[in-house]
Amino acid sequence: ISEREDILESAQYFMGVALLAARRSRDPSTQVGACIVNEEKKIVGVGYNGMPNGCGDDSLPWRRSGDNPVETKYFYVCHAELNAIMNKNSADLKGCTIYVTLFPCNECSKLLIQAGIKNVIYLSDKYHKLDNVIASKKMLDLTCDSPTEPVEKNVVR
Ligand SMILES: O=c1[nH]c(=O)n([C@H]2C[C@H](O)[C@@H](COP(=O)(O)O)O2)cc1CO
Ligand SMILES: [Zn+2]
Repeated sequence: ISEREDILESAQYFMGVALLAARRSRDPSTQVGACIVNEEKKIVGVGYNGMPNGCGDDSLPWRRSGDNPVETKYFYVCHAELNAIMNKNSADLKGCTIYVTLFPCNECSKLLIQAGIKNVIYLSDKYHKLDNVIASKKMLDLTCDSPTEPVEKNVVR
């Protein structure tokens, strides 16, 4: 019997879990998933963007824009990274790697850094021109073990 040659690589597996989590998001425009992996390559937290617990799926707006910012989603939605950290099933996240389907914003990067996460692997970087993402990269460059890197897009399905 020959050895299987098409086993899923670990990065593809963990990003695959992040992509599956993203599919749970009710955000009509951007669904984000995050998967935190420890140094033993065990999954220790998964999350996706959604409204805070108990707020009810239809009680808060999912709109992106409007005259009144209180009527848009941005004040309310919990980012995927926040949820993945809060869902952690290990004592701490020191030295962990996070796989995220969208490059983390500055607020999430602060959370990741303070939690001890040392590597960020992402899929989309569609907001790279925004100031908050530029600031986010500055912080991650200072704190991560290896440069934040995109996963090979063509291998994730
Ligand atoms: O780091 C992030 N993590 C995350 O979960 N999100 C979520 C918040 C919103 O629900 C959605 C972004 O929405 P929009 O693309 O419509 O602006 O993605 C957004 C960012 C920003 O990069
Ligand atoms: Zn964020």
